[in-house]
Amino acid sequence: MGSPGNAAPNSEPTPPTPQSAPPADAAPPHVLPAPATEAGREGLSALLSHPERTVIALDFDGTLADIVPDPEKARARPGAVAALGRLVPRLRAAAVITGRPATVAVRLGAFDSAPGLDRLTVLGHYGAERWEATTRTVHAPPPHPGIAAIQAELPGVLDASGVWRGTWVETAIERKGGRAIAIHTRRATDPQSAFERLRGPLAALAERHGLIVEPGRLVLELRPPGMDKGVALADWIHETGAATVLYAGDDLGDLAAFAAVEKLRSEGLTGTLVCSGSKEVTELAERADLVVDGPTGVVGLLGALADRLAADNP
Ligand SMILES: O=P(O)(O)OC[C@H]1O[C@H](O[C@H]2O[C@H](CO)[C@@H](O)[C@H](O)[C@H]2O)[C@H](O)[C@@H](O)[C@@H]1O
Repeated sequence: MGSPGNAAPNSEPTPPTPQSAPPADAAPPHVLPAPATEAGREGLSALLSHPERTVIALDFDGTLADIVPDPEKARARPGAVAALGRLVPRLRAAAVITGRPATVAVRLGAFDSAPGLDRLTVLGHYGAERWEATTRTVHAPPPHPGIAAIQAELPGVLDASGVWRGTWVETAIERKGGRAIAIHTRRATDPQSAFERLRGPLAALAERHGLIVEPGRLVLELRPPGMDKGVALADWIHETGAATVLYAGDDLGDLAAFAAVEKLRSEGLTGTLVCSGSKEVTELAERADLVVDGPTGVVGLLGALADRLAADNP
């Protein structure tokens, strides 16, 4: 390389090399956000230095998918699956852990047709169901007998509550493949008040039939006991033999997974807890190492991790 000292005499100044400007429609580069806690920084640093020992696990609704009024219309946020497809091949494994039936999450996320997701596991119904990308098959326990009884009694309970009446009641009920039943109040006239008014009657109904109520974002879900995202996540992490985990969630059902990571950290695992932030739920933000701006922020984080790992190991 030349220097001013050995430039040819009387030569014209070299014009600056033209910098190629990014195309006007290019996506801005992802910026890797910094966790607010020491544990989170350790977790992220371990992920970046040893991705082959790291697993990531993500919730679906509110984390990979925007919240929408009709649960059937939820889809993985644009860019989410592509970012996962770039990131997951560099990691030990990845999982989506969701309250949805596993096959529904696979369909809404289009996880089965996405390149790079060969090592994805989807744990549905809070971990009771399992779908593997390698086999594309689902393992599920038999339906709890209480679900059929609840299906029969539910219209009467909703009608008696005065919250939902007549044919509109059907827009509130999500039947979840006959293995759980979710009652949504997002489309009620006053969603929060409907949620509060239904809480007691639905808890009593669930208890009569040996089920539990899982509260979520304007949803009360009646489901079998004995499994939660914490149990599902801890079992899956042990199975993978991972030393580091990143977990991201947005709702109350994700608190069990947060607790599992906190316990595993006390036993020597490194981990980062990410909250997909919203105004509807604040409990996770208080315990997270990193709060991002909903599913948009989650996509940014996944993209930034993929970019960084690609830059470090082209
Ligand atoms: O564990 P997740 O993947 O977060 O699933 C939990 C529940 O999420 C779904 O409901 C939520 O998303 C809907 C679509 O955006 C929204 O309409 C609803 O208000 C939210 O609560 C899903 O429909 C439930 O079955 C899941 O249990």
